[in-house]
Amino acid sequence: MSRRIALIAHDLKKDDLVAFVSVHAAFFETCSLVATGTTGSLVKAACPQLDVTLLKSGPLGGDQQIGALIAEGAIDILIFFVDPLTPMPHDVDVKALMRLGIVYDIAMALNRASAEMILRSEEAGWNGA
Ligand SMILES: O=C(CO)COP(=O)(O)O
Repeated sequence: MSRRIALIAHDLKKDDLVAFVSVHAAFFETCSLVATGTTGSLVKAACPQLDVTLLKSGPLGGDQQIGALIAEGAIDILIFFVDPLTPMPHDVDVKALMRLGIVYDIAMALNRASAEMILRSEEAGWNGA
């Protein structure tokens, strides 16, 4: 089964996430992708070949939608490029999303270095077994 991956980036990290997805576009083409609204739109613009399901923007509930998908067992990997230096009006949603990623023990990368390591494992064919 193809990997179900959620993509999110805070505003100052969006360029970095788009660059990351572009580099690994061939792998992401094999995945089922969901993203918060703005992040997903930017990913689609940069990589039109990717089929990305767009949810609401993070501050309008997108983080919570992804949290709900995690709770339902519908996400295998969360790639969330977090900006730790900017206050967010929806900080509680961000924390709740990370908490569910831990509760349900999914692979979760909160920065590019960790995301690269997860992708390296995935691209090498490791399936988490
Ligand atoms: O705010 C976000 C994550 O907390 C991301 O939402 P957008 O992708 O809509 O900017």
